[in-house]
Parts: sequence; structure tokens; C-alpha cells
Amino acid sequence: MSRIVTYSPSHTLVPTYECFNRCSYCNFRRDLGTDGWLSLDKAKEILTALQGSEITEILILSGEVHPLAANRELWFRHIYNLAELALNMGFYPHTNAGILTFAEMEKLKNVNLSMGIMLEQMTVTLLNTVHRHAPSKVPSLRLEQLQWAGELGITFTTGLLLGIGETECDRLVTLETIAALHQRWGHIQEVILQPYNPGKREQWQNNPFDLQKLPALVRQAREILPPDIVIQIPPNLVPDPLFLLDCLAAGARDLGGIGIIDEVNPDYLHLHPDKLKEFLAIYGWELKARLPVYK
Ligand SMILES: O=c1nc2n(C[C@H](O)[C@H](O)[C@H](O)CO)c3cc(O)ccc3cc-2c(=O)[nH]1
Ligand SMILES: C[C@H]1O[C@@H](n2cnc3c(N)ncnc32)[C@H](O)[C@@H]1O
Ligand code: MET
Ligand code: SF4
Repeated sequence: MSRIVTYSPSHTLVPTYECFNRCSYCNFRRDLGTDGWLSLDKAKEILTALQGSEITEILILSGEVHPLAANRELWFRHIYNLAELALNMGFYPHTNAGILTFAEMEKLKNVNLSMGIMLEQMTVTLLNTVHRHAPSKVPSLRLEQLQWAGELGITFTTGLLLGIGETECDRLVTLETIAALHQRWGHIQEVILQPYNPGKREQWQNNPFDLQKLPALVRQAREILPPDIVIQIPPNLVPDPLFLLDCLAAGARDLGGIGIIDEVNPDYLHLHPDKLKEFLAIYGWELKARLPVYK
């Protein structure tokens, strides 16, 4: 019998690429005032074209507006409206819009199946390097988001960004932090182990995370995280399929949202799920579609 690995057939809507943070590894962000917002009409057009396709999840992934900026409320309302539109058109929205207030999170919960934010890494040392100009990446703030999601009972995705200047020990601390949160609230459904990959637009232009290290990290994560948390690996960021197989052997069981374009890493294309399915089947893995919540 073959073992099962899942993915979510998804399409990403980007409310805005404009972001007040400047994470130096980011290929997604645009400067404030240079890009504008996705209109509801345009979103409706995109979603209409997706109706009847295999896509079930709409990932709403956004650049961020400063919490005290005059247009913060408009920005939030726009994200809410996009999620509500997707839901009303028969899709399952999953929003990751960075740091939200408790009240914003509580509202968004009504129009999302699940939500998420990457913890990235818990170490504060990154505030002097890649996160120097990214107030949203203060570890205690992100931790608080995960705590609020727990209090609100929101099914949640989080994860580690790997290879941004953290040590091996930092990675374990971040995993232990997630494990502790889940022990308290039981709301973390998946943890993404996301290898940093350089792209064309970013400032940083560093070396990619050493993929040789990924299977061992998956194994450590499997030991640290409670058994009901699924480990997710984005297959387009693991270009050598043999490493992907090693990650599955080490305990990863999900390949995340797969769509036409990975908005975060547009330079790294996804294989078509059918192709991925064929490849994995050769090695005894059955690739199965899932929804943004597993159950
Ligand atoms: O295609 C992507 N999906 C990303 N997803 C979506 C993920 O792959 C799954 O589709 C959802 O978590 C639903 O299970 C994220 C979700 C989060 O909550 C937080 C971060 C990410 C990051 C990515 C990403 O970089 N690319
Ligand atoms: C949405 C998530 O995408 C991740 N992210 C941002 N930039 C990159 C990159 N160059 N490579 C891989 N992941 C990245 C961060 O972890 C963010 O939280
Ligand atoms: N800005 C959000 C974050 O970093 C989500 C999109 S990142 C490309 O958490
Ligand atoms: S990673 Fe997210 S928070 Fe950082 S600059 Fe990019 S869009 Fe903004």
C-alpha cells in the first residue's frame, strides 16, 4: 500500500504587494504608493475563471499597512471583503496578512477556514540583519499572533523560514516554541519548513538554505512537534526531487498550496500536480488533494 502525502490545490490573491516592512529576503513587496490594490471586481473576475476548476483554496497573502497608518482600516476591510467574496463564490479562504490586531483576527475568522503567519525564527538577532527594517518580524509580536489564534480557536498554519542567518540551535528553539503553543491550545494544524531561496527582486541575494540539511531538520521537527501537527515542505523550493523524497521519509506529509504561481517565490515554478503525482507514485507515495483544513 502506498503512503499518503497531501497538497492543497490553491490560487493566491494578493490584496496589495505594498508593504511597510522591508525584509531583505523578500521578492514580493513593493514600496508604499507604487503599486495599488487588487480591486474586488478584478478578484471576482479571477475567481469566476477558477470556478469549476480543481482549485478549492484561495490563499490571501498580503503586504502590510502600518497599524497606525490612516488607511489601516481600509486595508483590513479590503482583505475581509476579498475573503468574504471568495467564500461566497464557493472557495475556502486562508489568509496570511502578517500582523493583525486581536479584533481584526476575530473578524477575519468569520470568513476564513484557517489562517496563518510564519514565526520565521524566534531569535532577536535577526532584528539586526534581515529584519532590521521589518517591525512586523519582532518575534514576540509573531508569538502573540499565534497565542491569539489559539484563544480564538482559529485553525492555524505557521512555520520557519530557514537560512536567513539563524543557527541550528535557533531552529530547535523555534520548533519548541510552536510545540508549547500547540500543547496549550491545540490549534496548529501544520508547520511549514520553508527554505530561503534567493529571487530576482530582493536586496539580500544570499545563498539558498543548504538542502542537504533539510531531511535531518524534518526528522528533528517530527520529534519536537506533537504528532497531530503536519510538517509541510514547499516542493518548488526543493528543486532536487530526491531531497523531497528524503523529507517525506523523514516525516513530512504535506506539500502546501500548489497553484500556477508561488507569489512569494515567483522565480520557482511548481510542477503540475499531475506530474508531481506521477513522480511520487514511482517511489510509493500517493499525492492527494486536501482542503485548507485537513479534517
Ligand atoms: O504557495 C505558498 N503558500 C504558502 N502558504 C499556504 C500554504 O502552503 C497552505 O496552502 C495553507 O497553509 C493551507 O493549508 C502559507 C500559509 C501560511 O499561513 C503562512 C505562510 C505561507 C507561505 C506560503 C508560500 O510561501 N507559498
Ligand atoms: C509568506 C512567507 O514567505 C516567506 N518568504 C519571504 N521571502 C522568502 C524567500 N525569498 N524565500 C522563501 N520564503 C520566503 C516568509 O516566511 C513569509 O512569512
Ligand atoms: N507580509 C506577510 C508576512 O510576512 C505575508 C506575506 S510575506 C510575502 O508575514
Ligand atoms: S516578507 Fe512579508 S512583511 Fe516582509 S517585506 Fe515581504 S511582504 Fe512585507
